[in-house]
Amino acid sequence: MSLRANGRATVNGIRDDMDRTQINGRKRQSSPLMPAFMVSAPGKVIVFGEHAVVHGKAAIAASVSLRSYLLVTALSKSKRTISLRFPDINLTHTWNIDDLPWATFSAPGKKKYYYDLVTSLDPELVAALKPHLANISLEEPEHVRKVHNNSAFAFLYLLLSLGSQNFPGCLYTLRSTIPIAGGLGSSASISVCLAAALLLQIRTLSGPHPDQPFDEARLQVERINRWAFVGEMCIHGNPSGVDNTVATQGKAVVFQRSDYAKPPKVQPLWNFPELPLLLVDTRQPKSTAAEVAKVGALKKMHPQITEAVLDAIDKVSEGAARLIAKPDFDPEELSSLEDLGRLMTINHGLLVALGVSHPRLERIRELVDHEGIGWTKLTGAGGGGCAITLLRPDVSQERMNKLYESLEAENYGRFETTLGCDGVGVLWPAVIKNGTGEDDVGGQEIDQEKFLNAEGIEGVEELVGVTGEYGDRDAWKFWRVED
Ligand SMILES: Nc1ncnc2c1ncn2[C@@H]1O[C@H](COP(=O)(O)OP(=O)(O)OP(=O)(O)O)[C@@H](O)[C@H]1O
Ligand SMILES: C[C@@](O)(CCO)CC(=O)[O-]
Repeated sequence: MSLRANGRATVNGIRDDMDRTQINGRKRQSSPLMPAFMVSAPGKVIVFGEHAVVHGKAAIAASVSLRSYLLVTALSKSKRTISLRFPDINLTHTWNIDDLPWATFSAPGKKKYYYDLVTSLDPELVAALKPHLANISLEEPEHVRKVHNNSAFAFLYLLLSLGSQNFPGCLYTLRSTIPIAGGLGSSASISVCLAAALLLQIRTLSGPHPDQPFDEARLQVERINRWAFVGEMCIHGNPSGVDNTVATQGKAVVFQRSDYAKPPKVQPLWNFPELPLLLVDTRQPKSTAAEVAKVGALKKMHPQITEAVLDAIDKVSEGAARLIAKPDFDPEELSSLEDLGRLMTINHGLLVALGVSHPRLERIRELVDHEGIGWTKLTGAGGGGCAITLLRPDVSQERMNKLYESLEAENYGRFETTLGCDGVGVLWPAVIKNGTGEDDVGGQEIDQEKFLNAEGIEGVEELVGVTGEYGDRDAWKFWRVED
């Protein structure tokens, strides 16, 4: 395949550019302007084990088909600015590259490399960024500024850790189809996009490309994941890393991080069953940081009781992993679903005991239970956000419609989404080929204006979605980590 964008030929997506890159520490002598490119990462659903996973227990999470998309556009060499355009949260901000605290980030003992494992934020580096975050969105109310600050903080920490003062001027434009603060991993998804984009820009990733060995693909995904975790630490304080892991790797995983100084144990579930799930949004935003802190406070107050609840959640997650791995587990059979559903009900009850439910989540349970439709648990941090319902196979359309009507009447949202989707992907250069007449010549170049003007979630998906009206969009490439 050969596309042309900004006058440069590419073969197999980004491979032609990247193959000439030295990735073992040596960089190219001169770097011509990069073409505009995009990265994308999915959101996630935690099927079992949220909160317990922060305290070293196992969790099962699956990626969803809702995604974030980040467009990176290089500016001409004379423009020494970096701009964020994050319209979902109404954030626009520009920094002068030469004003940023590069020296602090590259001081002896502080400098980090693209292959490092960073497990905590450095307070001195955080302090050095403060003045550069202080004047963002001054005209906005405090709660909006907090959201803007979190996203900008994640971006700056990654940029200064991975980049250097000769970083090129760039525009970063981000749009997401994942509800923000809804428990579906919006922060992890944007952290993965930011980490992947910056690692690509400093030319430390040589893929994805179709004939890449699995081990090489895994190493690259692991590097993106490590830096996405740093973004997550900036946004929500004390993440377990499950969200960024599943958003990077895609599909589904059993995840456990017993020792925060070491990488987590991640068991991919390549054959995660196609569970009949309904995803309901309370439309009650929550703060992951606050919900995680709540459980931390409970553990301090009642260490033994809380540990016992977390242990019980661990057992539930282990039981669920064993159950879905059984050869006779059939997601279309009532008996299999009953077994899994029972575990979901127990998991939810234990989350209620930890104090992270919300009356609007309990109301979803009531409505679902009343119609005898399935088994419900909150997903993600709780305190609002979303719930998942595992549907019984024998429910009539009439009862489903009744539930939908009640949910609508009480201002709940519903998501049609698939579980177990691709992880982080790259569109290099930012050219979409749809196979229509206009595109036969070489595809449609995506620029900032087109991307910003795409209307709503449908518009974004139609313009740049990894799957389009014509099926999968071949121009999007994914690291293939699956044996
Ligand atoms: N589309 C977006 N554009 C810019 N920033 C975003 C976007 N989506 C998420 N964020 C950042 O992530 C924060 C939300 O993260 P938070 O962890 O609270 O929720 P979540 O990731 O959606 O839920 P959970 O962690 O429970 O899965 C926002 O306050 C914002 O800083
Ligand atoms: C609540 C939590 O367990 C899941 C949030 O999606 C937090 C985390 O794992 O980082």
